[in-house]
Amino acid sequence: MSQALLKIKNLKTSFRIKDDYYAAVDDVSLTVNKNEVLAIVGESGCGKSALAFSIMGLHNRAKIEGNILFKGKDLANASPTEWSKIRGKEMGMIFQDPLTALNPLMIIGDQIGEAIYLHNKNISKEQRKLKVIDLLEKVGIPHPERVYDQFPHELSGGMRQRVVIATAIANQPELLIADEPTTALDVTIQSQILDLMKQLKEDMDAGIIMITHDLGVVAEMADRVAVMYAGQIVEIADVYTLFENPQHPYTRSLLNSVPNNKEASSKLHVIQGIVPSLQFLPRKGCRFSARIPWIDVSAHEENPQLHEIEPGHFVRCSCYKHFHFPEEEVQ
Ligand SMILES: Nc1ncnc2c1ncn2[C@@H]1O[C@H](COP(=O)(O)OP(=O)(O)OP(=O)(O)O)[C@@H](O)[C@H]1O
Repeated sequence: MSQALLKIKNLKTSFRIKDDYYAAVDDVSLTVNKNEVLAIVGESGCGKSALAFSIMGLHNRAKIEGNILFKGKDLANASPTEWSKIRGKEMGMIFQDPLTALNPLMIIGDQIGEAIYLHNKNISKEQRKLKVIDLLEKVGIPHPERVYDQFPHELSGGMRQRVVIATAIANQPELLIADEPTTALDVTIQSQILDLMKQLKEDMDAGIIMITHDLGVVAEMADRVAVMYAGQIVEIADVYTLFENPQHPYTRSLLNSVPNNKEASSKLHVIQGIVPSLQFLPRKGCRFSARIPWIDVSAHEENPQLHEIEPGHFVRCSCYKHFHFPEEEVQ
C-alpha cells in the first residue's frame, strides 16, 4: 500500500490584480506518495508553477486557501519560521534555470555547504566539505574537488543543473519539486538528469512532483500524471492509462499535438487559442469549451466536476463523452 506524503485538498492560490483576487490554482486536490513521481502537465499559464510555489510556501503575496498536508501537517498557512525548517530540508526544489537558482558570486562548495549548514549547525567545516564532495559525486560531476572551488559561470548548463540538484537533495528531502528541470538543457544532458532523478527517487524513497510541458519527459519519468488547464486539474491517471486512454479533450489535444504519437496518424492537431489570462478566465462552465467550439454547448456540464471513470482515473466535465477532433468522422 502506497503511503501519502503530500495531500493537497481544495487548494486555491489567488493573486491580487488591481482590486481583486484571481485564482491561478483553483480548487486543486491531489496526492503524492513516497517513491512516486507525479507529473503535472499543461501549457504555459495553466498554473503549474503557481501550484509548485504554493506547495513550497514561496508565494509571499498570494492568498492561499485549502489544505497542503505534508506528512499530516497542514502547511497552507505555515509561518516563515516553520517554512524555514521545512524548505531545503524536508522539501527540496529544483528550478528550471540553474543560472538564476545559483549565486554567481559564490563558489559551488559554499553554496551547497550553506544549504547543509542551514539545517545542521553542528557540522564541522571539514565534514561539510566532505559531504559536499560526496553530493557532487552522487550527481555525477567529474572532478568534484575542483568543481567545489569553481563559480557557476565556469560550469556548463548540464553541470550547473547537477549542482542545483545536489543542493536540492543535500539534506535528503522527502519531497522534491522539479519545475521544468531539463527544459534549459540539451537532449543528451536531459536524459542524464532524468536518470539521475529516477535514481534519487529510488535511493531516498522520495516523492517527486515533476512539472513539465514535455510529454516525452512524462512518459519517461512519471508514475501518475495530472493534466492542468486554466488552474484546474482536468484529468489525472496513472501514466499508462493517460497515454493509452486519454479522455479529456485537452489531454487528447495535447497528446495529439506531439509528433510520433500514435494517435496523430497523419496530421498533428493544433490546439486553437491560448490559455486565457487570470482576469479574463471564464470561471463558470467548462474552461476548455471555448477552444473546442465544434462541440455542442449542451455537451458541457454547468459546474464541471472530476468524475472517476475507472479506478484512479478522473476526468473533469462530461464533454469528454462527446469529444472528437474536427477532422474525425462522427457517426
Ligand atoms: N505573482 C503573480 N501575480 C499575478 N499573476 C500571476 C503571478 N504568478 C503567476 N500569475 C498568473 O497565474 C497564471 C498561472 O501562471 P503559472 O506561472 O503558474 O503558469 P505555468 O503553467 O507554470 O506556466 P509556465 O509553464 O509558463 O511557467 C498565469 O495567468 C500567470 O500570468
